Amino acid sequence: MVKHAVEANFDGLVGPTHNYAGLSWGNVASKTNVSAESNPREAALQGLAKMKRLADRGYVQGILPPHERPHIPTLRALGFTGTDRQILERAAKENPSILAAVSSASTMWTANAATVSPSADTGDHRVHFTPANLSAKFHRSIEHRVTGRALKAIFADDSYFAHHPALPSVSHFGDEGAANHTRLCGRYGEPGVELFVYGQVAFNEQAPAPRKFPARQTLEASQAIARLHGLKDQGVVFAQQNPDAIDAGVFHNDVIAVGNGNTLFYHDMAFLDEAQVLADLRARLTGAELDTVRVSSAEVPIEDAVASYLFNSQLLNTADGMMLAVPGECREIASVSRYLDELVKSGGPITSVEVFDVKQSMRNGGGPACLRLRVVLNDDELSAMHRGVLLTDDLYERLTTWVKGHYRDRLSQEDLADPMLLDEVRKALDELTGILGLGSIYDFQL
Ligand SMILES: NCCC[C@H](NC(=O)CCC(=O)O)C(=O)O
Repeated sequence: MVKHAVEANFDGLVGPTHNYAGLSWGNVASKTNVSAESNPREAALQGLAKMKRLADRGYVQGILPPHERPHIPTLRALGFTGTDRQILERAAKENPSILAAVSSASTMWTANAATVSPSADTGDHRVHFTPANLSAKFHRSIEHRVTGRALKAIFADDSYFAHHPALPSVSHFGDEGAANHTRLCGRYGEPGVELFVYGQVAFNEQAPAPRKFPARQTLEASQAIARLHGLKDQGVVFAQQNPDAIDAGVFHNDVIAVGNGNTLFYHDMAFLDEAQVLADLRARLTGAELDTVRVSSAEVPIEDAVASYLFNSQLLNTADGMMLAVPGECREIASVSRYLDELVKSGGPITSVEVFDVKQSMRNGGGPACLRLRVVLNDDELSAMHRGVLLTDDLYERLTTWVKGHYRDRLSQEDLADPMLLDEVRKALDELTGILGLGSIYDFQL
């Protein structure tokens, strides 16, 4: 029997050290805005406003907490010694790039937190979670341990939820989580097809690969996750991303495609072999016909797709179709804005478009879709999870008050060495785990 299930979205709450350090080679926005002054308070409030609007529309909206940054244990592991204050001082003097890396608020992009397979797809009928090792970028490679702790605290009941450690943290198994993973299905509670998109084959140097920018996800990583989650061969498709797209700034598949239900919304440059991907999906999708919305390069050139983040949108079910939740930048780029007007008139599956302002995150290359991790949960699983992280009016009020009480409204690279910032962050996060009822998840709390 098919159980009733929903798609819950867990957004990363933006952390108090949100800043522009230019850490992500291959991510155009991150490089363009390097050293600009950030506004962590505004960033967190923009994220919360997005969550609130979606929660008000009836979507199940959860929160994943930010991590402790700057991360002193990482600096200690790299040989910086002394008190926390001395460590910050030494790192700032000897290698400010390392300090910037361990200070990034990059855990806000929870589409990279983990890959999640719903219980309808897995061998043991539990929801499976594998935190992404994010091994392509140092600042992101330090996320997975605490991410794993947070996921275990939220999805604790092991009769419903299974947690795997991140894959080995080497480039061969580079894994960027749900940003390269889309699930297509009939109803959410039915078995679906999990589409894993990879940038490179690690153990075959002859295979096509990008020339300019790094491919962050390997086929071998995607295959390992499918094995760990107990997915059936007929429920999985592996597809290579078009290397030219990666070289044009599409560092994750979710910058060029998004799927929901039976619908795949994608750009003609998304896949190396588009026809094969569609044929594979059609062959494996049961319970629904695949519906595709293909955007051609003539309608939206790839540069405009990257600049606007058109595809880094949330595609959500509504009463009469699907809504595309797009970043504000989509209305600032003529080709994209024109395309969206046509899209809703086209009679296709996407029937409405709504604009969300997440500019602070966008300036680091993170749109609405980057900010959320999708977890399909049936009614039993939804009751079994820790519900203190689900957004209610009350929690929204408490979190906005918390942000306003603890966050700075400007942050530059020099501020990262400020010992006061570290104290502010720890105080704020200690209070946050209390608000969310998560117990101790941070290193400084253990
Ligand atoms: N899914 C969106 C991820 C964006 C993220 N940006 C960053 O880490 C930029 C941080 C900085 O440059 O300060 C990344 O590239 O992984």
